[in-house]
Amino acid sequence: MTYTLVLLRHGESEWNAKNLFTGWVDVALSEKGVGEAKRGGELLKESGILPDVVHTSLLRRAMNTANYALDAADRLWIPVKRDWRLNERHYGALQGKDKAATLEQYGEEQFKLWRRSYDTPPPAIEVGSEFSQDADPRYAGAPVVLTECLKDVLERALPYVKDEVFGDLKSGKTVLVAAHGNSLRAIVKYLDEISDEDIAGVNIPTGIPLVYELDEDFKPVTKGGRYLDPEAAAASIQAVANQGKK
Ligand SMILES: O=C(O)[C@@H](CO)OP(=O)(O)O
Repeated sequence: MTYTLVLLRHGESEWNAKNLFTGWVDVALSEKGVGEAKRGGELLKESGILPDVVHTSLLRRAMNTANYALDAADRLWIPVKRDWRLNERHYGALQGKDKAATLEQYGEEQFKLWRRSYDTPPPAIEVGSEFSQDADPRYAGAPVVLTECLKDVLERALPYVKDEVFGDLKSGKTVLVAAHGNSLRAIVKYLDEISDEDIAGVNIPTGIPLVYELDEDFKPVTKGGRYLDPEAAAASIQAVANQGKK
């Protein structure tokens, strides 16, 4: 008896296309991203992996990706649960900044540290500034977040995954989690027991379902799970890794 968990990073967003640090800024999917989301749903349908419930962040790129994918899989009717704890990593003062310009200004080492280290957060964003979410009503009741490293993301996402996602899996449901590059990196780090060092080299492609079969202890039967389109996943992973480079 195994549980089926599907992780889906949103399709390309308008700010992915522009190469800007995004974090909690609530940008839309690009046209390409909508296509990726629909293709993700077709892949689910073709492989017969049909979610019974979907969990998303509070950001429209993830919510819309889930909707496009589920529509394509003819599962738009399933229950939806949304929580800020599945949000992208808050990118602090880097939100809204160009990745290539940041790399040039601060150099490769600092850029990599901010982007992929496990426990070094970027500088905090200024309260009340253009790309801060400190007064956004959707986060009322949640702690005010001004920056996060991946460790922070893991610490807020994991309790949600253990309670809500594993809870749904336990009741026999196939679960889809539609989220973000870095919140999914945190989940994958936990599932695959990836070290703090090695997680720096892990990137998640946009719009390609990653399927994990989990045993009764919620350990992956196959480490790393499997992408439903491995070739496209490999190409997209490389593209994500290269962001910032000209
Ligand atoms: O900008 C962001 O919020 C993330 C995801 O798009 O970027 P990165 O892959 O550089 O962490």
